[in-house]
Amino acid sequence: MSAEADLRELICTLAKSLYDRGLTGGSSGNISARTGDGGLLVTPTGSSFGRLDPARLSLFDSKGIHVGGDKPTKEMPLHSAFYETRSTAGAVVHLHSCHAVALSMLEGVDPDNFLPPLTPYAIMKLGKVKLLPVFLPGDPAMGDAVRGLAGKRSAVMLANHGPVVAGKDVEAACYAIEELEDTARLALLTHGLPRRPLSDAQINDIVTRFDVDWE
Ligand SMILES: O=C(CO)COP(=O)(O)O
Ligand SMILES: [Zn+2]
Repeated sequence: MSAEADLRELICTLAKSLYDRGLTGGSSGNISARTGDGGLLVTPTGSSFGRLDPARLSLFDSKGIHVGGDKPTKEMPLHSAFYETRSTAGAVVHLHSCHAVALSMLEGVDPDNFLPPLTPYAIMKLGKVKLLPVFLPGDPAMGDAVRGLAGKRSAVMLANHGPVVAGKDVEAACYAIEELEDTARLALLTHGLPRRPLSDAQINDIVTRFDVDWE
């Protein structure tokens, strides 16, 4: 199989795994991933992660022209903003994952650091997660908000909507967004309890040792 055919299969396999575990339901969520020649494979608008067809993924060439497959996700401006501002981005994943969305609705969440520092892995894989305001789905202003972060954040949380994470490839982006959802779940499970988060010294240790962008 060609590298592009492999990537098509991988996107659909990972999407189905996310769907089967309830990480995004119905026709919510979208994935994009760079092809070897600088193009982009993107999940079609209105498609369900549970039954994506590898042959129908939207294909863009390296100039950003739609050259094949179904109409792409309406969140293209959001995905494009990550590629434009983060040269290391090889894939972007967006979900409507329940616990992250619930956490985004709570008063008192820090918009600059959406997740409380509960586990080392969340810090290693996500850095600081920026909470963005409420936008209508498909609003190009989301792309402007991501551009405003100047490539400093790999993960953002769209308030009352869902997380968006860029990674070096589609597997890395999926693993990181799963970490975001799991951490939001832990935050909710421990909300209001006498919680013991990681200390500043522990966070600094993780940030230094694993070269995490923690601006
Ligand atoms: O998550 C979604 C909108 O935010 C799904 O939209 P698409 O079906 O256009 O990808
Ligand atoms: Zn969405």
